[in-house]
Amino acid sequence: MALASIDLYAQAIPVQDLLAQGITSVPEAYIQPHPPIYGSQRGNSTQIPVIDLTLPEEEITDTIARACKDWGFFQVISHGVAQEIVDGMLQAAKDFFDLPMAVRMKYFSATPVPKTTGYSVRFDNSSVVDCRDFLFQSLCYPPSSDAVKESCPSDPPHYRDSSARYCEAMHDLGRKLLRYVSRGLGLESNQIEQSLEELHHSMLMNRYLPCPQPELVLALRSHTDPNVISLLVDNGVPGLQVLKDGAWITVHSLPGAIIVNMGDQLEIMSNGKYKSAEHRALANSDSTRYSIASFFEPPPAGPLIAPFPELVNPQDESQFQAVCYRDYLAIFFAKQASGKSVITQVKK
Ligand SMILES: O=C(O)CCC(=O)C(=O)O
Ligand SMILES: [Fe+2]
Repeated sequence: MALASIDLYAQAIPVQDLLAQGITSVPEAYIQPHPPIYGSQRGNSTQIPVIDLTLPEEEITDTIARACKDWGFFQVISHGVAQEIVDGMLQAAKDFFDLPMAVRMKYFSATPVPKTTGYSVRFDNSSVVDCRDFLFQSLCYPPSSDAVKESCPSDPPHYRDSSARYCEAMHDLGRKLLRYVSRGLGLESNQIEQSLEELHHSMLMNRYLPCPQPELVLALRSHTDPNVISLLVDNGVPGLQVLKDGAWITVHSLPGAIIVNMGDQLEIMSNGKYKSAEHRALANSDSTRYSIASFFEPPPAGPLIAPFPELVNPQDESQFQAVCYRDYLAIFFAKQASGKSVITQVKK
């Protein structure tokens, strides 16, 4: 039975508490029309590439370029972000989700466009709800600015400090990776960042509670990220899957590694040389999974994003229409994004 979207909000919020109390079957609103364990699955031997950021720069540039072409996903090690900073952010996220529902609901946000800071269970009106709740921080950089401070919830009290330290470190890493990606495309190191005019940075904390019937639901449905690149950490509980050559690969990241994936804006800017990879998260019945995604993106009202002229030539004609990020996000949130459905809207 199709439920009105407002009912889904009303249902899904208390269901998060029911999950926390250990219900034995999932409500209908979460049940996927097709079992999520579909398509071929590869064993654990196939893994996203691992890139050591202490290797010589040329080697890093080449390995990242290959990973971007082959996977759209990779993981970085020896990345310079202290584990203590990552653990502090994961703890702050956990402490937020452990707050009583009434406190979390002080931060409830039902309108993702334009992206607003807030707590919710869903980001659009899709007819099936993902089995997660999330806290979105719309502005992360520079952490000392009033706008960023206002973007942080004031509960738990240590959230703001943990977020400031984490976002500072992830911002440096995100910029560094963009320089490698830029060079790998044959562009100047700073060309991607310069073309954005200002590098916007937001963050999404996901909580996936144990689910009594994980085979019927998705923790997070298949999508591509709309932004330029994303950096992801989790609490070590597996769940993330990447679609590669038609098969879902479960990501087993190395301890302390940070996962990196290409978003739709990079696919557009690279004129399709790099693809934004489809990914999703599976639920499980045993352990709570937390993940934190840092999104690097154009400023919403920023420049038009289009393929770099250097990457367009008679053999590689421009594949995409120029688009402003705010308009792109409007499509993302309106279209019940799934798989690669959003980027196809701006294909020529
Ligand atoms: O939880 C995960 O591993 C994936 C999260 C994700 O894809 C997202 O927040 O966009
Ligand atoms: Fe994602």
